[in-house]
Amino acid sequence: MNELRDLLGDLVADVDSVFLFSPNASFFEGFESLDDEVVVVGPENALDAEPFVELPLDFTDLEGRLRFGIEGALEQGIVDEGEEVLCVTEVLDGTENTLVRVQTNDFSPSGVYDLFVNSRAEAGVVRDVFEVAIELGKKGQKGKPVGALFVVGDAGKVMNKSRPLSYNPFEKSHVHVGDPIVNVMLKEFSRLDGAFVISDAGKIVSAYRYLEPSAEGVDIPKGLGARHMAAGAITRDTNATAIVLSESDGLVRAFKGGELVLEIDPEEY
Ligand SMILES: Nc1ncnc2c1ncn2[C@@H]1O[C@H](COP(=O)(O)OP(=O)(O)OP(=O)(O)O)[C@@H](O)[C@H]1O
Ligand SMILES: [Mn+2]
Repeated sequence: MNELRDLLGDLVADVDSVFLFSPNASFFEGFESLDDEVVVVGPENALDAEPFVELPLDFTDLEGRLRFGIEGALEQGIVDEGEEVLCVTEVLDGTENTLVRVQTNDFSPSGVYDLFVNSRAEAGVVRDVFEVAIELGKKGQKGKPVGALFVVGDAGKVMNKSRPLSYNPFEKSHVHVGDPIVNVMLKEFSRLDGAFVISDAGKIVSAYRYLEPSAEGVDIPKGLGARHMAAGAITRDTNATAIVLSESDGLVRAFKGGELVLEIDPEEY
């Protein structure tokens, strides 16, 4: 096996930092005496590690996970562009079974970190809306695929750039996304047309909104229809973030600043 060490040793040699994705305590301990910088990345900082990059979702998709961790570390100034990073993580429900060596500028920033951390809406609210969209994408509504559009944050402005398609079932109610009963309501109402408007703090402001933003300068991938165009455009016209479940391809996409910043397959979560 020493041959393997010779052959693969270069993979781990001379890196600037080591990223441990959700390490367990004993594994993490082994790294504490290391000279290279050790960065812990995970949904929560159970080990009180420093530096730490928080994942807003438990990304099962490897590339999404790595990308988020690295973008987060770049944003926080933990690593610099051009540095060599060794990522230690798991795939296929293993534990610490995967090593990925990357250069931080191998990634053109996707905006995924920015989406959660620098959205006007609270990061937890963005995450909760994502979770509703992912669940809806997995199960559909009564077994049938459904689409849905959630516009999160900057709700006053979003309301000004939209109009009601029907009466608003959330009028005068003070309910928040993340509450299990509210999540059931959101899924029920997703059968109906239009968008949900959600405030920075997660209050459901309205259902059934027809968005009328200016679509000028919005550059979304070809092949996406009116729902996605409206989602992209409203985020260019306001400081909202839009999360869309596509009825036709089943993917969940996020838009911010008029651009597509994240695309995930609910089946992978
Ligand atoms: N401007 C808009 N504001 C709010 N909802 C919209 C808007 N445009 C379209 N929708 C909603 O999106 C639904 C689907 O429209 P369309 O098929 O053109 O979008 P799409 O981007 O192809 O989405 P999907 O992938 O889900 O089919 C419409 O029935 C409507 O409920
Ligand atoms: Mn369509």
